[in-house]
Amino acid sequence: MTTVEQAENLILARLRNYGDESVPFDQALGKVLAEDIKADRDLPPFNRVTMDGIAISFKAIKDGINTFRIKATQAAGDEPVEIDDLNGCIEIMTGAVLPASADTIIRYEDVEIKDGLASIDAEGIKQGQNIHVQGIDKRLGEVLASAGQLVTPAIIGVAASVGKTHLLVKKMPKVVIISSGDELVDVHEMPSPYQIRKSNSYTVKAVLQQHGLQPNVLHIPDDPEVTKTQIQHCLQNYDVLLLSGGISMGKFDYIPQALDDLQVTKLFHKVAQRPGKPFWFGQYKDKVLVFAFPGNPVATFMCLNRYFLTWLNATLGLPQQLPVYAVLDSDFQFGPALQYYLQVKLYSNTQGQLMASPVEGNGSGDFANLADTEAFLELPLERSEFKQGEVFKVWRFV
Ligand SMILES: Nc1nc2c(c(=O)[nH]1)N[C@H]1C(S)=C(S)[C@@H](COP(=O)(O)OP(=O)(O)OC[C@H]3O[C@@H](n4cnc5c(N)ncnc54)[C@H](O)[C@@H]3O)O[C@H]1N2
Ligand code: MOO
Ligand SMILES: [Mg+2]
Repeated sequence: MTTVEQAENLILARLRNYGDESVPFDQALGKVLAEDIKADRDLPPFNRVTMDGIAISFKAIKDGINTFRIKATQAAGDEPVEIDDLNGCIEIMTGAVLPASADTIIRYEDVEIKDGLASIDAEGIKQGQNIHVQGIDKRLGEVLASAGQLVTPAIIGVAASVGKTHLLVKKMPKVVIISSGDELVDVHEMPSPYQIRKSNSYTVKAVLQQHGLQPNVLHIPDDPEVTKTQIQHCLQNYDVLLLSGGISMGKFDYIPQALDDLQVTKLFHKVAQRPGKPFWFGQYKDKVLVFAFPGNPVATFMCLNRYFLTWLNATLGLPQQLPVYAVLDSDFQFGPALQYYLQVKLYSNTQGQLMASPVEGNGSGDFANLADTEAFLELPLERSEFKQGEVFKVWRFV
């Protein structure tokens, strides 16, 4: 049987480049930058006042002046007002431009204002205080975010600040999610006593949306001809097919045969892991990738996170998530010679260690306990006894 490592290598040997596209900057969250974002002015673009108070020339303090005539009030966004002589000051607000004739800001808390005069205690006042100097953060033309970086909320703000209405980002693959099974009805329907509602496609879609993808969703019944026709259509119209269900040993598990009939090359079927042993992966005409996940919801979810997202990040040129390790907080046993992905909750202890607590459950059909699961702990296949205090690699979800 294919090992987890072999499966991962076969998948990662099939990275793709889908090109670039320009998108409105506020819709770029989760995408990958394909251009640098540069400062269109110095940052800050002018000497920016950082405290509400008065602006003076420090020379006045050196000359022993401690009472100033208020000449004007300058708000943020106003043109700067100059001080004509050392006895003058400007009331000035945070965010305003420092007038060229001033070099020191004294905050209101340290000023007494009466009859148009501002008095201060000169002790402790430093020249240049409370000023965010022009260009100290970044210089005009300096790179603020680089091609290859994941667009985060902070980067969206940075793009806005430099007036980039559109960003060049890497194009995402066109993905279709295909669930299968006659026992499944839609969310708004009432299942018969023999049916259940679909849940996999919604979970898969939500995960993909978190990663900036906009997949289409399709459901196919357990009918070999319809299965073939629908998959054939998807192979012509999408870059990636994410199937769930219909790939095991059941009499109505038609997917592997349909994929074979449609000349999709099987790269592996069955991986030495639990959940997700029946996982099927293949490729059509060196172009379309087919991830067929086992239908049990925990298996679909684990394989999606563990394999598809690893492929997606690599394809987009994002650094793979740094491996995260956690300490198992109680003994655990798992006999079969399969790589076990243990559902865990994470917390940190008072020594600052990341701790993993197993989530009780009833196998990979128990999708309700996914709601309590934050990560999968990767327990090595060659072992069956795992002790409290041992450290293992952890796959956490966003
Ligand atoms: N004789 C064997 N039987 C099974 C084996 C095996 O090795 N030998 N493997 C088991 C394992 S492990 C898994 S996982 C499942 C995988 O089955 P399929 O991929 O064929 O999936 P289905 O049979 O279609 O469904 C399995 C299970 O999951 C539910 N399901 C499917 N799709 C959805 C969905 N979109 N939303 C919610 N739930 C879904 C479905 O109702 C079934 O209960 O096979 C085992 N059997
Ligand atoms: O893949 Mo199955 O998930 O072990 O139930
Ligand atoms: Mg089945």
